[in-house]
Amino acid sequence: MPTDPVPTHPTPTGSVPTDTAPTDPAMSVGESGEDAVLSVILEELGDLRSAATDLAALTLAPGDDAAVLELTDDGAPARIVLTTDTLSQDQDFRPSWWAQQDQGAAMGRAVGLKAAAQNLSDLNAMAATPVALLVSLTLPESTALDWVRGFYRGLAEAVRREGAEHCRIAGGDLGSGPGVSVTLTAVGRLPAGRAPLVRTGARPGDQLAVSGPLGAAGAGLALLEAGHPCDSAELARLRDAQIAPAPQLTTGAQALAAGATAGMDLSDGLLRDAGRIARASAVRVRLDEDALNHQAAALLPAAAALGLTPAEARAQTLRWVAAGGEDYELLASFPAEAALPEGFLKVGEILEPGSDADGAREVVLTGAIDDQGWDSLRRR
Ligand SMILES: Nc1ncnc2c1ncn2[C@@H]1O[C@H](COP(=O)(O)OP(=O)(O)OP(=O)(O)O)[C@@H](O)[C@H]1O
Ligand SMILES: Cc1ncc(C[n+]2csc(CCOP(=O)(O)O)c2C)c(N)n1
Ligand SMILES: [Mg+2]
Repeated sequence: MPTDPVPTHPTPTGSVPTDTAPTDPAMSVGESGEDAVLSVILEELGDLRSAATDLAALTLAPGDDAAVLELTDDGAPARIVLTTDTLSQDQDFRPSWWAQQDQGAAMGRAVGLKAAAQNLSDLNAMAATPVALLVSLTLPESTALDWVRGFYRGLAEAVRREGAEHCRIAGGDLGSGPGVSVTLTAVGRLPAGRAPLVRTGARPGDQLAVSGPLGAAGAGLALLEAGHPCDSAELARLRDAQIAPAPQLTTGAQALAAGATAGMDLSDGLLRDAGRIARASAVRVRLDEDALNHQAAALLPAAAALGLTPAEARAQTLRWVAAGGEDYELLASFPAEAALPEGFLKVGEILEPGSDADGAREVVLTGAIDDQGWDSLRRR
């Protein structure tokens, strides 16, 4: 008999984007963007993403940071949490960000840390505990063995961090290709009795908060792309947030314990990802511009290093905070009266759908910002 007293989470379709798939068959993925491509995929999957079999049931289907798979058993059913993420050369990192002599072990370590961060962060966003990683490596034949050594040292470093100590490397696959591409699959587990943290539960009146300051990875990306040497501790911190992120991996469980109603990790930028919580929860989000500007001020040294004028710097630092992406902080909603977990920063509130002059906009931010966040597929 199942011993889990907590209902295992929303209906399988609960967090699937509501956009309808584009109907023009000639449209490319670059023209339609990530959300539309995902709609096509989910429509095509039909009940393959939800229907239970005798052996297993997806109690949380594609649409959230990870899926929850319940394995049917004579005893208590076990729930595992599954997610996968790819890093590709020139899309997610560039060899030229490292000096020639660092393109072996040092670059390998950073890519390992980032690949682990992406995936472990998605498990954290479900409040799941990482237990295993599978590692698929596509490598150009010229890749130095030292790169591979460095990569596995990066992975090892990541799984020794607080929150990931139970994670083992379960295997993988090797292949050859024109550029480095790394795909990790991460498996987590949910403790008996713990419901996952999902995107669907935000309610009007909730506070919206992040687990730490945003924008460092975006600022780091701008410094790297400008070829800046990052020759101060502050600039090196921003660069490292981009090339070798080290997300906190206990914030999902902390958020749940504090009463979080919804949560996800921030990979594509606050504006875009807040829109995903809004859509999944059928609410809207108001972001607090003062709170975001306060976070943006911490990034002014990067703007100065890039030679921006004070006005440009104000706009650019806000763009890094609101739309930079790759921060891997947790974005979560909490009841208005809840005390936020230590280190969390309030960034806004949840609104009724369509309840004010801003009409149907999912994410409301006073003061325009000309960047909506990251889309991996849309042509730039
Ligand atoms: N090729 C695919 N086939 C089926 N489902 C997919 C596919 N790509 C993404 N999904 C599902 O769509 C949802 C959103 O995917 P996405 O990669 O944007 O995850 P995310 O958590 O929003 O982003 P990140 O992994 O960067 O944190 C996830 O539930 C994912 O499993
Ligand atoms: C060379 C280079 N160009 C751009 C970026 C920025 N970038 C890449 S993926 C991503 C969002 C998360 O992606 P996903 O949803 O796939 O996890 C962002 C902001 C980078 N890191 N390197
Ligand atoms: Mg995610």
